[in-house]
Amino acid sequence: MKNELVVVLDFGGQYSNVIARRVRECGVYCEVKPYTISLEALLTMEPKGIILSGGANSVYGESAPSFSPALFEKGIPVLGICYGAQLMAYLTGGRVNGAPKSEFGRAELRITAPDSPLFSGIPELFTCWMSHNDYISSPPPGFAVTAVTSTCPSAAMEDASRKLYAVQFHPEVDHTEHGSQILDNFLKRVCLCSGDWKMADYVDQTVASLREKIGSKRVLCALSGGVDSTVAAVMVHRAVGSQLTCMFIDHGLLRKGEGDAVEEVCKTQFHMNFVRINAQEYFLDRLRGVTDPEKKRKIIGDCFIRVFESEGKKLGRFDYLVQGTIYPDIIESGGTGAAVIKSHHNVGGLPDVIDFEEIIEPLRRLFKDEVRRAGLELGIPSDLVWRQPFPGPGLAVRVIGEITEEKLSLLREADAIFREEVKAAGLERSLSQYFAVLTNMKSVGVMGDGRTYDYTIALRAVTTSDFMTADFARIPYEVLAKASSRIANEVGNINRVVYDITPKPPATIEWE
Ligand SMILES: Nc1ncnc2c1ncn2[C@@H]1O[C@H](COP(=O)(O)OP(=O)(O)OP(=O)(O)O)[C@@H](O)[C@H]1O
Ligand SMILES: O=c1[nH]c(=O)c2[nH+]cn([C@@H]3O[C@H](COP(=O)(O)O)[C@@H](O)[C@H]3O)c2[nH]1
Ligand SMILES: NC(=O)CC[C@H](N)C(=O)O
Ligand SMILES: [Mg+2]
Repeated sequence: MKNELVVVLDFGGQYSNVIARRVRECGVYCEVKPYTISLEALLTMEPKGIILSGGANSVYGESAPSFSPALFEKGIPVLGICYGAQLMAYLTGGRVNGAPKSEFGRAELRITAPDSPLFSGIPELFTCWMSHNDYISSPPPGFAVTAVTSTCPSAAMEDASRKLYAVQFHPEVDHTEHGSQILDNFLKRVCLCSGDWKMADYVDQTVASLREKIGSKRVLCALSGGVDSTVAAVMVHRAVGSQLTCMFIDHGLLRKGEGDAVEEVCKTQFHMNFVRINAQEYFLDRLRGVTDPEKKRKIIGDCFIRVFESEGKKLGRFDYLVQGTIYPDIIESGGTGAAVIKSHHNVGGLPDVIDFEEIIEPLRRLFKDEVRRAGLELGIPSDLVWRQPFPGPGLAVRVIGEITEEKLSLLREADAIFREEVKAAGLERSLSQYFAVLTNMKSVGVMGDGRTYDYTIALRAVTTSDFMTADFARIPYEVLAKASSRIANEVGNINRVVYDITPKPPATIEWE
């Protein structure tokens, strides 16, 4: 049976996939399509509703992304968000121009039409999140304004007879109160969706399409033992069984004991072809003397691929390479047209020429928490699914500056102590990610009545659901005190331990 479908038309916004994910959270299957899709192709998908995303352009600008105005005459419910709202207004005869005052961040929204289905069950006044320079200065014929802010006279508008709805604010972001409810109202009260989709369907559909795509060819999966690649591997394994070989690379940048632990888990918990490659020398040689974080990331991305290619060849021909890439990896690497924050080794760090027919990434549209739910659906044990993430470039992005064996070994010990103390305090599940960083800074200390001049370790622990934004964790002082004292006493060459109290943004989770 075909699931109800809602399509997000992407006009280049930062949040297009966040919208899709919120829709899926409401139990309605959702896909993102570029605005360049034709109206005919869109209609053949038989969507129950269409959401127009935000975007950086101005609708009246030259070569601004647009869509066929016939969309609004089909009787299919449409919700425009930000740029999407402005585009709807512009294409249906309203007026859009630069606003006298831009709105960025929180704004107080007042609903002026409490009987609008979009605002059903929502208080009249609430905080929404805005990000716009333009506004709808005059709504199109047939539209009524349904909400305002102090500077935005049409913060929401609708033409119920044509099932057209528009909001200037972003209901999809966490900072908009009742945002999920507004989207749910659109889906259930306007599109009349019943909410017939669940993660199990995604897993089944993805497995079926992987089976069709791969056919009788052979696939190599880049398996780190982390959550994403484990879920991707188990999915592909369910699709094509022994045509899959998983390859785990020990690049010398793993945490203490990690190489053997991953090998042990993969061999005992899963019945997949598994190989471990020891490539420590190759990675560390190529990283010698390199200090720039982006250079390190690119080198690591290249090393990974070269090892997959050369080691893959030794096992016969592999047509496809599977990676556990997830959506935030793509966003941060600049792959959606947004700014490059850091080149994730598996996306922005990939070399141009690759000796595989294609890279398959079954999770590339999902966020971390969705991947975890998919993992549970696939029957992966929950302690594996809930492990903290570990970046592919590993300790290379946690040793600031040049990487040396000595620095790696200091960091490994300090990190192991911090993890032990977090575990002993029973905090593992309440922290999303926690680790130590070896800063490139030395400072003066006093130990045993003598002067020291040694490294500073930074401890980092964050809470987040999607790893796109994060807050520093309020770890009890006693836990920090214990970790600090053990690190200074047990590791050697470390005389100072600091705790990183920066959220993301402005920082990122990793230091490089
Ligand atoms: N040591 C490794 N050996 C083989 N492949 C790796 C290794 N490290 C990373 N990869 C590949 O790079 C991808 C991205 O790494 P990333 O750390 O984001 O995901 P993960 O390790 O699967 O999950 P997690 O985010 O939980 O650590 C992985 O899904 C995997 O395909
Ligand atoms: O596989 C990966 N390859 C990378 O190059 C990479 N860089 C960051 N990360 C992980 O992504 C999440 C967000 O990290 P940042 O806030 O540091 O950008 C955090 O969970 C990071 O650990 C990576 N994972
Ligand atoms: N976030 C957006 O969609 C912005 C839309 C438009 N460029 C504006 O500034 O108003
Ligand atoms: Mg990882």
